[in-house]
Amino acid sequence: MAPKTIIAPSILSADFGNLGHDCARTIGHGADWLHVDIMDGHFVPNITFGPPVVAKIRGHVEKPTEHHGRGTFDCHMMIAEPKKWVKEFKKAGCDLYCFHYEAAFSSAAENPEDTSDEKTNPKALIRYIHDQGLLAGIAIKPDTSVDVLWDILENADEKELPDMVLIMTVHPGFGGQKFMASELPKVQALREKYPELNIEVDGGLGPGTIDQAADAGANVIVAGSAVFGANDPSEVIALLRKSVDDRKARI
Ligand SMILES: O=C(CO)[C@H](O)[C@H](O)COP(=O)(O)O
Repeated sequence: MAPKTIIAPSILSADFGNLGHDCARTIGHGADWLHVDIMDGHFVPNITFGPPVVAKIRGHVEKPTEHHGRGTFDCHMMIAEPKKWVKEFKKAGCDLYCFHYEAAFSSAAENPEDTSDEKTNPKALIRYIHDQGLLAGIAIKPDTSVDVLWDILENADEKELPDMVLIMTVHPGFGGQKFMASELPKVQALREKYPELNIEVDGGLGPGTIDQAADAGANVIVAGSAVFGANDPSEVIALLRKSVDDRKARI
């Protein structure tokens, strides 16, 4: 069965002075999840916010009653040492912890006293995230080949299997960038092999680009500036959803 369509506005484009209310309003406009961009100024050249801010937003948005349900906090961890922050973000109200493959592999140099397997082995990190009671996602940047994901998806036991894969369609760090259609063959390849996998796309998505992403097979759509910058966010959310639903109906 094709996975459900999920629209996840990126709160990077929300009003940071009014974040809680802006997030609650976006769920009211029909969004399924909130895509929460965590940047450390190290893995990416930008800084956003950490667990205390996520906890404050959580106070404005009801916790989902089911896995992947409305109000899921989809935390996109653009940070150099993903293992270190799992427990803190769980406490803050994160539901899905999506780390970057590139960070998991390069984090050996960070915090050398931690020699645990899950610090540098993506599969062990997914298991660790699941053990903390969170959904787990794995993201790849535009410069990373989709081939790195096959081993993770193919030879994993239940605890090591990600709940979602995120294909970045911009270089991570900033909202409002141009959509990179060059990344869509990765989505296509994943969808062909895994009809039920949650495949998220992030960066430059909006009314002008959604059909390409939907045709490639993405079902979790992140859109920041297109939603938060719209006069009528509910109209944009509905349009994004319709594009993905229409594509599912065609296959
Ligand atoms: O992860 C991100 C940047 O690193 C953002 O989620 C993404 O770019 C969304 O913004 P927009 O829809 O405006 O492109």
